[in-house]
Formats: sequence, C-alpha cells, structure tokens
Amino acid sequence: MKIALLGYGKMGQIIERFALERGHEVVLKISIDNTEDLTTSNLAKADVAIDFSAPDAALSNIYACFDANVPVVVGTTGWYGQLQEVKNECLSRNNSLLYGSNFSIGVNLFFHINKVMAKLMNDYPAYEVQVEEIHHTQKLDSPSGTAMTIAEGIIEQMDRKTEWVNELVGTQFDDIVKKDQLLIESLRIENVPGTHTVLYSSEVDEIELKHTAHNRAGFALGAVVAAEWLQNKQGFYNIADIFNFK
Ligand SMILES: NC(=O)C1=CN([C@@H]2O[C@H](COP(=O)(O)OP(=O)(O)OC[C@H]3O[C@@H](n4cnc5c(N)ncnc54)[C@H](OP(=O)(O)O)[C@@H]3O)[C@@H](O)[C@H]2O)C=CC1
Ligand SMILES: O=C(O)C1=N[C@H](C(=O)O)C[C@H](O)C1
Repeated sequence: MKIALLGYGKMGQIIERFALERGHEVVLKISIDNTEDLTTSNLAKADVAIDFSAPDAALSNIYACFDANVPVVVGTTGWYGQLQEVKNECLSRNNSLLYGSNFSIGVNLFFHINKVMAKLMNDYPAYEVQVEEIHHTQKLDSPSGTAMTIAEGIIEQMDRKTEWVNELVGTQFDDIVKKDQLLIESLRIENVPGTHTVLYSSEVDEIELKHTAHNRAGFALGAVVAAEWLQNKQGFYNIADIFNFK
C-alpha cells in the first residue's frame, strides 16, 4: 500500500516505522515546511493518506484528500466541531474517511468498558462522575479527543448528565459545574503520552477506570491497521467500526 503522511511530527514518524515494518511504502510526507507539496497530483500517487497534523490543518488536509479521491484516516483531534459538515461532504462526494480520537486497542476497549460502567451507574445517583485527562505540554487542543469520546459515552448512558464542560488546569475557570454537567479536567505535564481517568465517587467510596499510554506505539500501529482496513472501502467511518466488542 502506498501511504501519504499528512503531518510528520511525533506521530507521523512512528506511523512511518510501523508502515514500513508492515510492508507499505511512504510516498509523501507533509509537515509545515513543505505544505506546497500537498497537491492533488502528489496525493493521487497514494492509496491512502494518514493525517496526524494539527487541529487547524486537519480540515484542509481532509478536503485535499477528497479532491484527490484518496481515502483518508484522520487521527488529528480538535476539529470535531466540523464533523457533521465533513461527513456530509464525504458522503455526497463518495469519498472515504475514517477518524478516531484514539487508535490504540487499549483505549478502544476502555471506551467500551466506560459505557458499560456508565450504564450500571445510571441507577446509582449517589455517585458523582468526572473525567480527567493528562497530556504533554505541546498538546494544542483541550479537552483531548479521547476525553471527549469518553464523556460522550457517559452522557449517552447516564440520564443525569446532559453535556460536558472542560477545565484546563492552570487557566481561568469561572464556571460552576451544574449537576447535569460532566466535568473534564485537563492537565498538561511534560512528556505524558496520554492518561485518561473516569472517577466515580460517593460519600463512602470511589471507583476509578484508568488508561495510561506508556508511549505512542499503540496509537501509531492502530492508525496503520485502520488505513489497511479503509483502503478499499467507501464511506464515513469511526475507529469503533473496526472493533466489534460485545
Ligand atoms: N487519534 C489518535 O490516536 C492520536 C491523535 N493524536 C493527534 O494527532 C495530532 C498530531 O499529533 P503529534 O504528532 O503528537 O503532533 P506534532 O506536533 O508532533 O506533529 C504535527 C505534525 O503536523 C505538522 N503540521 C502542522 N501544521 C500543519 C499543516 N498546516 N499542514 C501539514 N502539516 C502540518 C507539523 O509540522 P512541523 O513538524 O513542521 O511543525 C508536524 O509535522 C494531534 O491533533 C494529536 O492530538 C495524537 C496521538 C494519537
Ligand atoms: O495529542 C496527543 O498526544 C494525543 N491526542 C489524542 C487525543 O486528543 O485524545 C490521543 C492521545 O491521547 C494522544
């Protein structure tokens, strides 16, 4: 498979390593220094593109892939406000896109367990719930995409929560979190690849669900596997479409 890497930073470089190990070829690498190489004709040389760039670059990269009719796997977070618009465009133009806030198997299992737990906790209002995410200090978006997926999983299952609010610790946060709101607390600490915790606490005890990424390898391998899966498909997909947890 010929792969175009849109974004060649921390993730792009590890993805390249896994892609080569799995017998693929990287035919295009785009970073901020060579965005002029992101042309339709260069993209069209690839069987699939993998975007791990930046929140403000994702949308134009996606549309460049649509123009070149190249399936695109999007790992970049921080653009989900435009998700519906991108979905409509993808489907109306018969393109292919798969996105995911987190491509690691561990986190996708965690997403599933999180929903099961929230469904159980729906019957136990004595427990208050909160989400915490910790990432490295270069991260541009907050909350993390993974924390948003976790929060949406809880809200889907739990009648007493209707929306999430985010506090980036160390910045001004004047909101009073209402009973029906789910707090996502974001912390930024040097060199942390990604830690997500769901905390249920009552007056008598606490239950914590926690996922800690030791490094970025799980995200990167998952992105290559997703690209292999998407290669000959048409449509708009999420990473959850690859897994079939019962
Ligand atoms: N879904 C998942 O499983 C995961 C998602 N992510 C997400 O992936 C994204 C990238 O993460 P990471 O690799 O750590 O970030 P980095 O900052 O290390 O790398 C980003 C890359 O994108 C490039 N870039 C920036 N702007 C543009 C642009 N306009 N066009 C093309 N390339 C551009 C940067 O170029 P330059 O090097 O020149 O600055 C760099 O090569 C983030 O949104 C992050 O949240 C991260 C890990 C896992
Ligand atoms: O920026 C990162 O590093 C990560 N971003 C993703 C997110 O926003 O959830 C996934 C992972 O946690 C690492």
